[in-house]
Amino acid sequence: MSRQVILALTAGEPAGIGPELCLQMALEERSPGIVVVACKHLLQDRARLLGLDLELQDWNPGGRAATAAGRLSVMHVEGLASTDAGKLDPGNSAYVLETLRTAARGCLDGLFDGMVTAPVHKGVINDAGIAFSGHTEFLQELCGVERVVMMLATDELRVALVTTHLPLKDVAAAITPERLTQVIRILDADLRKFFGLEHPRILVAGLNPHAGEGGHLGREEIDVIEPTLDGLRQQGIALTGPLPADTLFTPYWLDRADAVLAMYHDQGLPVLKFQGFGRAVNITLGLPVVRTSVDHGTALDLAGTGKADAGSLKTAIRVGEQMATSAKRETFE
Ligand SMILES: NC(=O)c1ccc[n+]([C@@H]2O[C@H](COP(=O)([O-])OP(=O)(O)OC[C@H]3O[C@@H](n4cnc5c(N)ncnc54)[C@H](O)[C@@H]3O)[C@@H](O)[C@H]2O)c1
Ligand SMILES: N[C@H](C(=O)O)[C@H](O)COP(=O)(O)O
Repeated sequence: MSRQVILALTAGEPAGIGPELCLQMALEERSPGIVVVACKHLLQDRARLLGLDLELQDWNPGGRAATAAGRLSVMHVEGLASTDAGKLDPGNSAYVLETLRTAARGCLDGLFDGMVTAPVHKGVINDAGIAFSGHTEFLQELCGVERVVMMLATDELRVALVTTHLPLKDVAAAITPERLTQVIRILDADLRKFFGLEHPRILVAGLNPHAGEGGHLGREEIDVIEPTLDGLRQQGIALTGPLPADTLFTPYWLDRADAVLAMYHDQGLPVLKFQGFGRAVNITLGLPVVRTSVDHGTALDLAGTGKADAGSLKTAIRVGEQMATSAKRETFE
């Protein structure tokens, strides 16, 4: 019998909706084993607040994780300062990052087959004096890899990003031939590895309006993007572009592609979230571990109300299980 797929699920910002979304996962039977990596007192408090009758079981590393309705396996993490829903506390930030380290190390050590993350609050972590721009960059550093790629996906659309969490004024300088080459190679390789695409077709957006209008509205397309794409095409990667970003997201182009590569966060993600907010997954490609996440933030306004929708977390778990299974298959082939 093949070993159970076990995903670590970090509960994210304690004041946000992450803890209650994790608890919601216990309400139904599920196929992968889920181990919530969080403070168990936080989960108990939130379950009490919402009137959820659940059995939280301490997980034995190496053992099976609960999959039955009504039960949830928990790996306790110490250090939580406060458990108030909706009220950020910088004193919780070190604990939040410890949950991420615990889950990622558990993946690297083979205890977990992948990790799924509930949302963290980037601002409060920085308010605690800890530089943090997102899970993506944090896990890249923790795993010691030079480049990773953020990709958000629904069943109909995949959007990957060349740059992630940086101020808009710094974007153009960050789009170098080296970065673009690394990002496209990772995207192409992981679309093959995890999504069964034999020859992924990637649409690449330009950076400037109208993809630079022949150099009259910016030269990044001519100086950086086109030559880089030409070099990668010669290596067999199926790339179309640079295309004007405003008309790239239309059925004509999307019907001819497996993924879109946007140059920056708010060029690609508003389109993806308009199309599928609440049922999309955020995937970090290029890591030595499987990592998926929700498409939304901490929603402090909803925390503790039980009204948060768990659709995106369910997608993140489903895709995480699928990716972990593909990764295992590749290891044994
Ligand atoms: N994966 C992550 O860790 C992640 C992702 C996005 C944003 N964030 C962080 O979250 C914080 C808050 O960000 P924001 O306010 O821009 O976005 P947000 O997603 O928290 O909230 C935007 C709106 O969507 C609603 N919403 C969000 N999730 C919902 C859900 N599951 N069900 C129903 N409604 C939901 C909120 O109530 C709010 O009205 C920021 O610090 C941001 O960096 C984290
Ligand atoms: N860029 C993501 C989004 O808008 O959904 C979000 O900030 C989460 O990023 P990390 O996975 O790097 O925390």
